[in-house]
Amino acid sequence: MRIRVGSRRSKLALTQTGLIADRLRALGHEVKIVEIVTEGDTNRASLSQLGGTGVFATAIRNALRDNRIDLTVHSLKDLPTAPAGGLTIAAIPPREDARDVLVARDGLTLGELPQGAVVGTGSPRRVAQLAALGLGLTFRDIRGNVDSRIGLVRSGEVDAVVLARAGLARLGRLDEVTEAIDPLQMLPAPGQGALALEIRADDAALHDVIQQLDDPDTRAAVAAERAVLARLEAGCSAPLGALAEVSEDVDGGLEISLRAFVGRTDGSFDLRRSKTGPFEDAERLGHDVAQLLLDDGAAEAFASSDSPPDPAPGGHLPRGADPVTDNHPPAPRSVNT
Ligand SMILES: NCc1[nH]cc(CCC(=O)O)c1CC(=O)O
Repeated sequence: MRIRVGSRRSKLALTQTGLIADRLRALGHEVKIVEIVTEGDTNRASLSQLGGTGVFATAIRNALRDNRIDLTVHSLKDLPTAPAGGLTIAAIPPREDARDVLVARDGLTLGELPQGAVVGTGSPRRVAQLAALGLGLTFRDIRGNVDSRIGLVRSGEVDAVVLARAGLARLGRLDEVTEAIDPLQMLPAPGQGALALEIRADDAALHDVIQQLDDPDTRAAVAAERAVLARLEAGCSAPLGALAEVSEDVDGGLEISLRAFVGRTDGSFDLRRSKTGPFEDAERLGHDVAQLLLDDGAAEAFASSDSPPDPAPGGHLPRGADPVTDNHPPAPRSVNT
């Protein structure tokens, strides 16, 4: 089959697309890669000003709908939880190691960074979890691709950056890592390390081909993680981490263990909850863990840090409600990085 695969132009996107293209060529298909420029690539403004999580996906999804391409390879963690009309995720291949890693000067680990050390990251999730560790770190909001973020450490602008291990692995840059951060200290973004292969929903022939690359364990794990995100995302911009792992239960069946974190970026509030459930009920497990977080005040993480905590019991904001008061600039919407 002839398959046109659309990719963003970034080195990471092209590398990820290339890995899938190689798999498809090995199965005997003819693959052409089509580069697509997205608003997120051309507009250097802060992602939060660009209006959210979908900036990278929208242009590519339009190319799919317009029949200019047949397939695209997303980083699942950058994909909004809302379904995309007319499209379907035909496969989620086996996930890379989902952890975040530290790239620090002089080979330092998190525990070795001195008080006041500057960690560069634009991710509220990473800031909130590092702040919760109480190491006296300070944070600088940085943007840019993997190369430029590592470059800030090399040039001495920051003492360290935190990146997804999966991206470095795919780019062949694991030698830069000074510590793989234990999920007990930092939970990754929902879907981190996983790819999502999206096609037109009516492309049955291509679905049969792509579906061969699907990994049911990864699909279930990320379904659980993204269900937490979907349940908590109702009008919020909470720094959220989630990690699900599939293992055998005592009867030789499969179960999923899910851990999740929400917190504030100033370290004034942090909360972790976890639960294990049957493999078949991944999404329910995600909703259950979200509810555990909400029951214990997760809404406090949704409010901006200098406004009073939401006093409502259970505090769940209605869908579409904006937790930001008039005195504050809009909170960043792109939180799941
Ligand atoms: N937010 C950007 C982004 N989207 C996916 C990855 C890494 C690859 C992956 O998680 O699968 C990265 C870089 C990073 O967070 O360090």
